Amino acid sequence: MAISDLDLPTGVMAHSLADTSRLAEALASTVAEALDFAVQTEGVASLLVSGGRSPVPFFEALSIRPLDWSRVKISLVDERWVPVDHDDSNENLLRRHLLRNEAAKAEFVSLYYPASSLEAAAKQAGQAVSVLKRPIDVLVLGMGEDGHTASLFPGNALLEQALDPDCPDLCMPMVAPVEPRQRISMTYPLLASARLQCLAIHGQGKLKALNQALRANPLQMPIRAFLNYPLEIYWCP
Ligand SMILES: O=C(O)[C@H](O)[C@@H](O)[C@H](O)[C@H](O)COP(=O)(O)O
Repeated sequence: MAISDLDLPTGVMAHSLADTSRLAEALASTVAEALDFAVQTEGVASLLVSGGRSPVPFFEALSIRPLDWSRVKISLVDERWVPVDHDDSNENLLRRHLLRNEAAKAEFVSLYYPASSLEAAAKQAGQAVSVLKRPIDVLVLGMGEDGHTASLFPGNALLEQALDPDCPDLCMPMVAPVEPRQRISMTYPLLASARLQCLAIHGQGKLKALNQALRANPLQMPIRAFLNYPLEIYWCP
């Protein structure tokens, strides 16, 4: 299957790249250009990125792009509720691969707070991310083969609330089907406010999942909620 076989909604753009490093470079160029434009025209910019494992080459490519990073605030679409020095921490991943080189000058807004409960930590994260310039300038989503994006997992008790376009919370507590299970996710209205929305996915498995998601509803496959204009999909085998 190729990405051109998908029946994408009008206005959704698809970029098919030959391999992981070309995808990383192409996505880094698009993201850096959009951040630079926001900085030039509005003085500040906001960037939301995904964790997981696949974004590492993209983070490294983006970290060396020259722009006025001191005017950019970066946060995560979701976080695993583990201390920042934990191997599964998305913040840890970002500190090692994105918040360095040129991008070391950016301000990072953490989603991790060691509160008494996941709910209390999500509240603190919601307050913290309210400093981000809105609408968000650039969003980079990932996707799991079950159709989750950020930590919006199918079957979660709070999923319907988190996907509600009128959800008043910027962040919500979520439970993942895999360890670490306790997560904090940004909610749909904050994510979907982004002017530039990108989805970066690798491999046939994710392409098949994306194809399924086009026929599913967002509660079954939450990525469905984002498969609309202005999404740009970056895929490589
Ligand atoms: O914290 C996380 O796990 C993520 O932010 C998550 O939504 C991720 O984007 C997908 O699970 C895909 O992960 P990969 O791109 O590494 O497969």
